Amino acid sequence: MLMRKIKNNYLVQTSFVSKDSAPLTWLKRKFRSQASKLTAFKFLENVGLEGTNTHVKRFVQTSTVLRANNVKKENIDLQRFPVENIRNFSIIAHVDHGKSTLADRLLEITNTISKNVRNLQVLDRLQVERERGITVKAQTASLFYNYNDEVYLLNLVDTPGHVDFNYEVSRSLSACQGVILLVDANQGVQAQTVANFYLAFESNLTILPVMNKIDLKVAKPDVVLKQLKNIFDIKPEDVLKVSAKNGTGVEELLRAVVEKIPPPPADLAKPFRGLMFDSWYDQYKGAVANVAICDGVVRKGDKIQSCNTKKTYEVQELGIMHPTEVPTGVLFAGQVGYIIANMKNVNEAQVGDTLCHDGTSVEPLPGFKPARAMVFAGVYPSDHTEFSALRNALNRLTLNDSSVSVHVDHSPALGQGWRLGFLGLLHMDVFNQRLEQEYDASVIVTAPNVPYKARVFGAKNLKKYGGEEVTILNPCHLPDPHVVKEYLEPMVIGTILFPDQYLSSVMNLCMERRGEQVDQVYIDDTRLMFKVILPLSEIVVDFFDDLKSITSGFASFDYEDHGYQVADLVKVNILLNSRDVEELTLICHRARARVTSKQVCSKLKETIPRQLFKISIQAAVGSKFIAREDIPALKKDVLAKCYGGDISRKMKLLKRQAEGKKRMRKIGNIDVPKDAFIKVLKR
Ligand SMILES: Nc1nc2c(ncn2[C@@H]2O[C@H](COP(=O)(O)OP(=O)(O)OP(=O)(O)O)[C@@H](O)[C@H]2O)c(=O)[nH]1
Repeated sequence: MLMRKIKNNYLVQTSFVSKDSAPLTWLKRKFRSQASKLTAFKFLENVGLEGTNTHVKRFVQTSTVLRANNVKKENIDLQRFPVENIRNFSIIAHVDHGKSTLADRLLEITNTISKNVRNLQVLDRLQVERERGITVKAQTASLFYNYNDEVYLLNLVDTPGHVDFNYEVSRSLSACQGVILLVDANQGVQAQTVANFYLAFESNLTILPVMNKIDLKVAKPDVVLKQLKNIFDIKPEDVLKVSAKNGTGVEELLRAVVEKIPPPPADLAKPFRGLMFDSWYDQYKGAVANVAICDGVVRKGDKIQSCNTKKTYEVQELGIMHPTEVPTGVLFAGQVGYIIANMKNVNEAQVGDTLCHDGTSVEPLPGFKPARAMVFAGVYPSDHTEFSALRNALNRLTLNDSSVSVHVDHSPALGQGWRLGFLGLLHMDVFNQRLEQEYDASVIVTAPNVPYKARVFGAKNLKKYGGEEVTILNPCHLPDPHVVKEYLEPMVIGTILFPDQYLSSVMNLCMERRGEQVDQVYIDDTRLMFKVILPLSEIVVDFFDDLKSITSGFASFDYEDHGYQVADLVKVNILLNSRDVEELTLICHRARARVTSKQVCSKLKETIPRQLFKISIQAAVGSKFIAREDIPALKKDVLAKCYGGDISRKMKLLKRQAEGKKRMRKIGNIDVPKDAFIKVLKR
């Protein structure tokens, strides 16, 4: 009914005809670009369908901001803003402390969007962000704020809170001179608060400490103030108190942004120099670069050059995010905006690159340290014929998420594919979800592994591996022990914040995961901050889940890279009916090999369906078998219960069986479900 209403009305307004059945899929397909989302919104409003269906409601929510924004997009004159009237700042905080909600209020107060109850995290535009309720992508928005009868241009960056998306935060900070450090008035300082504070502190940014959610009945402002004093030496009188939800204190916060954060150190007189700190792919416009203009002026039609690739481009469009793209024709020193210049792929639009005018020579800006991938996994098309479509999708998505590293890979069972490096398991999950949702790609993801290293010896091996130290991205490429001096595993230094009543449980968990405690301090009367060095392989899968469950959800965890450490590693091969399945190979510590192998074999037994023959699942280290499970044979005749009757019924049963098989992947003659590769790692 709903669908018919939408379609009929839409037919009246445009000439599209759609045969799709689900309203959301249909809407999304027709209104992929932001401009056409606006049309969709107007259309839904006209036909009175706003909010009749949850999916449509969510869709309309994202479009609201576009409607509000459309009113006053034209004629923004950026020349009115000298450098002294510009402030570039970011909102940083632990997960769920209210960054995106605060951004909503800032957009409303500055009339960037109209006040509306539907404004819920409007800068979280991706479907995956709306579905999961988390920010995964930093978003910029330019706001105009009237302060003491002068208009200021405020460039705001809303950042993600989860540790897996920290690279987004560190890049965003390069375009800012200050940050709003948000702390939840009930939860207080958490692990990512500490990590984000130091990121800003080490970048010499002005930090505005802000306590959010003061409207909560369970707020503990005094405890939080004490924590801020103890950990960061922030004076209680310097902490602003706001409620992002109902807007209390937000106006004062905006005033503090203007008063306390310095203007960018930009020089209008110098030749144009801009730092590309983000990029994304627009279906119609190609690559869009987010640029902080450090010096000079850049205009539409200018010939610009990348300092890194030396390629030249013509600026086709440029403007500010207000909060979606608004062309302005020119960007001046100190401003932050977007540039479209016919860059086609991730190699051309490299984040961290410096842009300048063609023919000028400027000192390139420092750029960014490349993201260090924490976990690697193989990604393959479910169907071989979709290989090039998946390659295009990967090219576009890595433009949007430059922290993913891509290496071409091949697997005997899954064919041609890629080994992708991610910053954590959530990052991997989100990336694959985005591949499926935004690019209709259907992929098989293999079990993730951390990047181990091996030091090989012997002239022949040095030549074979291109040096003494070999990084192993794919477990089946681990060099044999007889050519290896030592194996190394990646380590992290973790920060855990939790109430002290859970101390012994947390210590036990860390010891179980081969952790070594290095520090322990009280941040207030009852909460502890614990520093522990852990092997990365021990935390990627389920460490945080276990930590949450033993502390009744009160612990928070953050980690950073801590180099490599010598480790006694072994390669475990998994065999299905005596055939080695490379995609399931894993590397683990020798002491853990037996237990891990048993877990993997029994997980596979649960995951692989019974088939017409017996299947043996074995785990082996070298030539020694260390675990085994068997799946008994099954004779599955789907037509067994179908005596006589109509042929169409038989066809339907056979068709359903064939569809079930599509979700399987043949390894030898065994059908393995697509998700088996990931499931084996979950304990
Ligand atoms: N009571 C109350 N709730 C708030 C306030 N600010 C945010 N919230 C709620 O806190 C939850 C998280 O808010 P978000 O704005 O998504 O938090 P975030 O920091 O952007 O989250 P991530 O981007 O995932 O890290 C939401 O349910 C908000 O409604 C506030 O001032 N008071």
